[in-house]
Amino acid sequence: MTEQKPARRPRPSFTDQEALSFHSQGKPGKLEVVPTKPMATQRDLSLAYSPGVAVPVKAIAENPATAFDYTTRGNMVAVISNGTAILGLGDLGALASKPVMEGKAVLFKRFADVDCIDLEVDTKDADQFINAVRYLGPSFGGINLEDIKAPECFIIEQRLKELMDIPVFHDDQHGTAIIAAAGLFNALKITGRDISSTRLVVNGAGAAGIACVELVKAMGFAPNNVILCDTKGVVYQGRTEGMNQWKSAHAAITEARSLADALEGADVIFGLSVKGALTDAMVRSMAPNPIIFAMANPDPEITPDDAHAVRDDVIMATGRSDYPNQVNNVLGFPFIFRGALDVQATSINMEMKIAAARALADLAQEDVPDEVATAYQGARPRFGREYIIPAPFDPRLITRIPVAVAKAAMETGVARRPIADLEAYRVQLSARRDPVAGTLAQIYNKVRAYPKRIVFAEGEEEAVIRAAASFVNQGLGTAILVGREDRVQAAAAFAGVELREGIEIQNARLSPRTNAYAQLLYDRLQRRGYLMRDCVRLASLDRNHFAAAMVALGDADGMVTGLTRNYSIALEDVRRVVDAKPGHRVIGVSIVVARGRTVLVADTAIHDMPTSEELAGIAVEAASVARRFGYEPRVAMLAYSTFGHPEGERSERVRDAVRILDRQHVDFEYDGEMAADVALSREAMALYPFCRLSGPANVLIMPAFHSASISTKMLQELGGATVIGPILVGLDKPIQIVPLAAKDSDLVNMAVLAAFNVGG
Ligand SMILES: NC(=O)C1=CN([C@@H]2O[C@H](COP(=O)(O)OP(=O)(O)OC[C@H]3O[C@@H](n4cnc5c(N)ncnc54)[C@H](OP(=O)(O)O)[C@@H]3O)[C@@H](O)[C@H]2O)C=CC1
Ligand SMILES: CC(=O)C(=O)O
Ligand SMILES: [Mg+2]
Repeated sequence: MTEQKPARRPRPSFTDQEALSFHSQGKPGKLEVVPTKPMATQRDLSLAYSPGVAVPVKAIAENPATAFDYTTRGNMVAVISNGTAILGLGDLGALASKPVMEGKAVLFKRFADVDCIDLEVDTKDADQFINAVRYLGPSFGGINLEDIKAPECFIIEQRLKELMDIPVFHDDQHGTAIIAAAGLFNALKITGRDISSTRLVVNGAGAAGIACVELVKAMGFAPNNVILCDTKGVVYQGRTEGMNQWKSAHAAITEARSLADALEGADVIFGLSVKGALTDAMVRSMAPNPIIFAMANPDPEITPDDAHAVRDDVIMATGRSDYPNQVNNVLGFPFIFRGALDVQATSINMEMKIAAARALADLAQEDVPDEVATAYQGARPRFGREYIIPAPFDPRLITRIPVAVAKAAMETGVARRPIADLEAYRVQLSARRDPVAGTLAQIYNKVRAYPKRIVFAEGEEEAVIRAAASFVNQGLGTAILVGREDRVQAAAAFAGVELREGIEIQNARLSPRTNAYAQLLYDRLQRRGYLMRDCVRLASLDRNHFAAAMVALGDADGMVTGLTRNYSIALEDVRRVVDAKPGHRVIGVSIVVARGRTVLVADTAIHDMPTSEELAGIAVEAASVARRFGYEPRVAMLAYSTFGHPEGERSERVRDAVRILDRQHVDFEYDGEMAADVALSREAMALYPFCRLSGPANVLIMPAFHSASISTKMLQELGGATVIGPILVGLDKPIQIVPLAAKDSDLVNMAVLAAFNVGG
């Protein structure tokens, strides 16, 4: 396989069309409500609603604290906006802010398992907004105000804090300040600066700018060393134009009047204003080793490329994920609220904010252990100029920040339910991580660091073309579309996709390599009844044979197909060209993610009625895939029976498979036969104290293909599980086959898994 040079700064990107499709595909928007209790029987309904519901009603009326026990309140946050300062896009109104607020709600869930809904309040009037929110306290454990412009945001937050007994936290203010302060501390350390003598300029005297100034002063910056600027220039003592009381509180005694004046010789600039506000000349005029945090979203005050072009001693951070040092409040809000909710805090105070900032700063200074190294774009980051702040996908964030926040809440007396054992709390927190999302993100990052050439066999299909464009736009490598040029171009035009650099078209009929591919096929198939002319036909007319031959002969690193042809037929095509890896068995593994748990299920693709030997082989392959995904395998050999009861022929085969694994002395945990509930439930497993699994299984080996296929499809359709796969494992070349109804995002996932060679 060709190993290309690692890309230094991968830039995942996307087209406007991709962004719109992402939001409109399936159910429009990004979240839905899922019940946590069964609603199946009359009894369930009687308990969930009238009359049973009256019992917790009375309990809460008697003791309001029990609302945390009987309702969603304790884990529920509202993200509330009026859309007056949406990112750096300005006042576009409450409705237009909804995609951002929904996005924030799902990030709460994704990163810290906080349930969250978005509320868009359609008023610019501070009093009306306050009145709309102040009565919502009973519904939520916390309120995250978002994208509300200054100065109204200060009035709104202050007043709601006074009126409500739960944390009210304007994230653009404090979230930004916490992350920026953490990054700043580390940048000061790297450049050997003393906090008390460092000169900071903050451009943007709005929500984020003012909060940053307040936090850094609370953490030790000298008030005279901090200059605030806005659209009118420096906020100096005596200025009258465009002022308000929050700016006045930080008005500096200075001769500087413009941002350019203020930046001369300054050590640090925080940009919290708009795209392009910093010029080359300003950057040039700063002190040696200047620290530039250009945090305007979606486009920074100056790009890192431009700043580095001006001088090479800059330490640079932006709000974007496609450059090093992302100062984005997603590093904070999920984890800060997690800690605050877990102690039922009445507020998020300055001590909790400082604790979060320090925990973040400390984390970046630590060595990155192996299990998290891959989260960092394939290269292990080391504390320094390009790594002053952890990345949002760092799996350590969930165990560090909430603990620091909860501890500070307890120390400052705002915790209604203190946590006695913080170490046990830390362990509980790690279970809240969605492991497969993190794992997939890591795989994407790895592939980005070593981009690959992936051939998409069905290159004339619109979904495939969209997937190929997305693959290229995300910096994952080169996409080769197999098809007739005019058809591919017409389908691309119809799909609104630009066939940009990085997408190649290969017409099997015209390719100069088709003869080599035909010869490969002939060498392999001549004793299976194929004449040379059959092989020429296969290579030049059949996209799967052509694409698989490209991979077999090293013209591509991996292949994806399956959208237009049944799985088993596509697999037959591929198997004419590629064998199993020597000593391996080809199987299908599906990743099932449901209710925060991830299990691998096998064999979901190949063996119809596996023999005992085949079942044992499937277990070995699946366990190695689990390790490749970063899990220590606990393999359950499933049947309808558990440890011999009830007896039956199929269960006997599974028992034999366990004996075979015993004889092979494999290096992973396995046991069986057992029923699925015993494999997955700690309580059910406890009935069999001799069971050799140390905990619930994370790899399920199904007794036959039908049970594997039926159960994963039922989980997907009835259980709301996310199922990725089947992923083909054990082939000598990385080739993946998607199901017939696959979407473009499934194709991209499979292309990435092929590029990562997950089955190798
Ligand atoms: N990276 C991150 O995590 C975050 C980034 N941000 C970014 O910070 C920026 C500000 O957000 P927020 O504070 O919520 O917005 P606000 O509307 O509350 O404040 C905007 C501030 O920027 C000032 N400003 C606008 N244009 C300029 C300019 N050309 N030069 C100097 N100052 C200017 C305004 O000045 P005036 O007072 O004179 O009108 C105002 O003080 C946005 O780009 C936002 O995306 C915000 C939160 C988090
Ligand atoms: C990130 C964010 O909250 C903002 O740019 O407004
Ligand atoms: Mg915001």
